[in-house]
Amino acid sequence: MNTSSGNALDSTITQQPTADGPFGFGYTAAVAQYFKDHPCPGATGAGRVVRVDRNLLLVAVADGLLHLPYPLTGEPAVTGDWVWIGPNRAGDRQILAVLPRRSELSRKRAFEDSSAEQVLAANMDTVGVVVPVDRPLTHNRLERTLVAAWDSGATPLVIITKADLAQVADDVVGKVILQAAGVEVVTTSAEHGDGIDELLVHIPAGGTIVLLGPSGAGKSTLINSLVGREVQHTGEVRSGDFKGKHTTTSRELVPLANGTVLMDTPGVRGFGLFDAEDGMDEMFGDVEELAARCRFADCGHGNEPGCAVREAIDVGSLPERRWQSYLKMQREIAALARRSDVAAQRAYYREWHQKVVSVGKSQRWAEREVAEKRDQAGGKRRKRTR
Ligand SMILES: Nc1nc2c(ncn2[C@@H]2O[C@H](COP(=O)(O)OP(=O)(O)OP(=O)(O)O)[C@@H](O)[C@H]2O)c(=O)[nH]1
Ligand SMILES: [Zn+2]
Repeated sequence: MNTSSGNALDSTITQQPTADGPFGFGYTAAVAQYFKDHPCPGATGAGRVVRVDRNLLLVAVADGLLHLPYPLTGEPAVTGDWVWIGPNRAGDRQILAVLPRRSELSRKRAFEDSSAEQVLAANMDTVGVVVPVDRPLTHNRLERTLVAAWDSGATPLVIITKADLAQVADDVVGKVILQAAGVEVVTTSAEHGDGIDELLVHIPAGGTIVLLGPSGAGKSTLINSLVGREVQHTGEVRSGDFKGKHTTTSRELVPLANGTVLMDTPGVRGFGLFDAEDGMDEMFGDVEELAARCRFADCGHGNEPGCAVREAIDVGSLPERRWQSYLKMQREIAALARRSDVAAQRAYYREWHQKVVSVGKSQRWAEREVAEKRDQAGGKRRKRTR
């Protein structure tokens, strides 16, 4: 089943779960059902990975937080993962299995070799793309980030920050709405506390949101407003006095009063896309490097002489499928830039999203299932890299 559109995570927080689970951490009726759909022999309860520590996982369960070792088989768990909990031989609780992810943020997601992909966080419903008004919008960066956000399986939401800086705000807001191509846009000012409630309305009840944005965009400040206390040190604090303000910088899930779960995962916040010169570089840096080495600057990478891309494909150093992914991403972005009709964009995005969800995800899951079966059959234990 694939329900990564976010809305599918139904709002009802039932008090009669099929498996005991951590309610404050997004354990909704829909999630309970998801556990039911993915049964695990010997499991006695549901949990969610709140934080990844070096040797242990901090896992929220129905009756609190547990520090548990990594499960012995399968992929390493990441922040946001739903896990089955059950007793080990000694009767202590352990993680028995990680449920298939509904969404995930990962680096190198478009690479041919999916094992090279590093998953950073899982099961977010909303990807908040944070855009501050106090700096110019870089061409295409927002679109590219949105494409990546859609590709995660979650629903993007553009969050404009620092709207109190009025002299520049209107201009930027207008441009963002155009560039966001049908994705919902909320305008906030953490300074004045504006837009925070509206922001929460855009997240499905019990849903999980992760914020992505460039350094200084106001993510920490926004997080503090959402949580209602200091959980992050902000730029201001960092440059001055840390004392008393800096409480945590570790990656974790933070339950908010209204049932929303904030995924504050520092490694994810920049997500490469923003910090790189250009989002495309991060995902397809090697491809762009190759293309730059073609004899002709305007090489179409078809039959031109001296085409470095074709050569790489021919000798097998650039997998054909990866090249196709690159072309596809380019086409999507070009199409987005051309569209100006909001309704059309919305329809386009929905369709695209559906496509990504139904084809991409099920493929990845199918691959994962095959890998799991293989692991089980061979009784192999994959080595942990952390
Ligand atoms: N005027 C105004 N300034 C803001 C607002 N939100 C954040 N800022 C300022 O913007 C600066 C950067 O904010 P942060 O919250 O640290 O930004 P960040 O995105 O967490 O940055 P990194 O931690 O580097 O990723 C700080 O000086 C904040 O005080 C706002 O709503 N209005
Ligand atoms: Zn070429």
